[in-house]
Amino acid sequence: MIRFDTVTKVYDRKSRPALDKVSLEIDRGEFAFLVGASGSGKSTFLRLVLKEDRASSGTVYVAGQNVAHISSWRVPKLRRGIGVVFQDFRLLPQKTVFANVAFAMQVIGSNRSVIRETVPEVLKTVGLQGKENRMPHELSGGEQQRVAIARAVVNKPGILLADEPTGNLDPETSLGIMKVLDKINQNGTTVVMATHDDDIVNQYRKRVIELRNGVIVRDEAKALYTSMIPKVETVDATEEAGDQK
Ligand SMILES: Nc1ncnc2c1ncn2[C@@H]1O[C@H](COP(=O)(O)OP(=O)(O)OP(=O)(O)O)[C@@H](O)[C@H]1O
Repeated sequence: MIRFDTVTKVYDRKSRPALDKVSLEIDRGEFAFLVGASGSGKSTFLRLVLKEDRASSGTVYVAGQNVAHISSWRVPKLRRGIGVVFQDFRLLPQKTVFANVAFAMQVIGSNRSVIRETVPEVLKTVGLQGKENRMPHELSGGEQQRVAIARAVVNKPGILLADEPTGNLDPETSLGIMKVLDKINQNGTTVVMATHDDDIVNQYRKRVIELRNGVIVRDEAKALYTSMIPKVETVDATEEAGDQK
């Protein structure tokens, strides 16, 4: 579903690459956590999947397509197949819950009867039935994030990218959001979630891809937030990353 083949991203030639020869594959239907310290390259990875930025070298494939070969007028179609959720929700403040979700369908030209039928279904999936007419400011942070998730998945994308979706929420609310993301994944959507939330990663034991200075230093199934593999103290981070590849 997502494949990176020796992908390097350099923003500024004077500093080290944000991603450095990253190769990985995330299959259809998988759930992967992307972890790593601030600045390790997680958001850059997600931006390259969305073709919001270009790889400096290497190839990014999404749903079998080399994104470099997608012309600018076809980029909206690529993005329609990818839902995105952010840490700060990004709802439209003047629109109701229903209208926020419906808007995502209106922009792709869905007809009114389909929208009227689909929006309540997706709001039910995220646990917001009965809150259709609330405004975003009348919701808790966790509820606002549920609206953002509903909006991200209402057009049934094959991929959902979540960039620290629980970053602004308390542990219990975060767990509720993770349950929703897990349910969406079980319905068949491939989910990639960049996170610093060690409790959630440790509780769910899914694939963990760890970035350090733009290099994948760990890619483990059913893993914990922190590697169980002991570090060799005398080796520096860059060499160690090379050794593990
Ligand atoms: N638009 C940009 N221009 C220049 N450098 C950038 C840009 N975006 C990111 N970088 C740099 O690329 C590196 C990776 O950043 P990135 O945002 O991908 O990290 P991250 O793992 O998502 O961090 P965080 O957890 O803080 O969101 C950092 O060194 C950052 O300063």
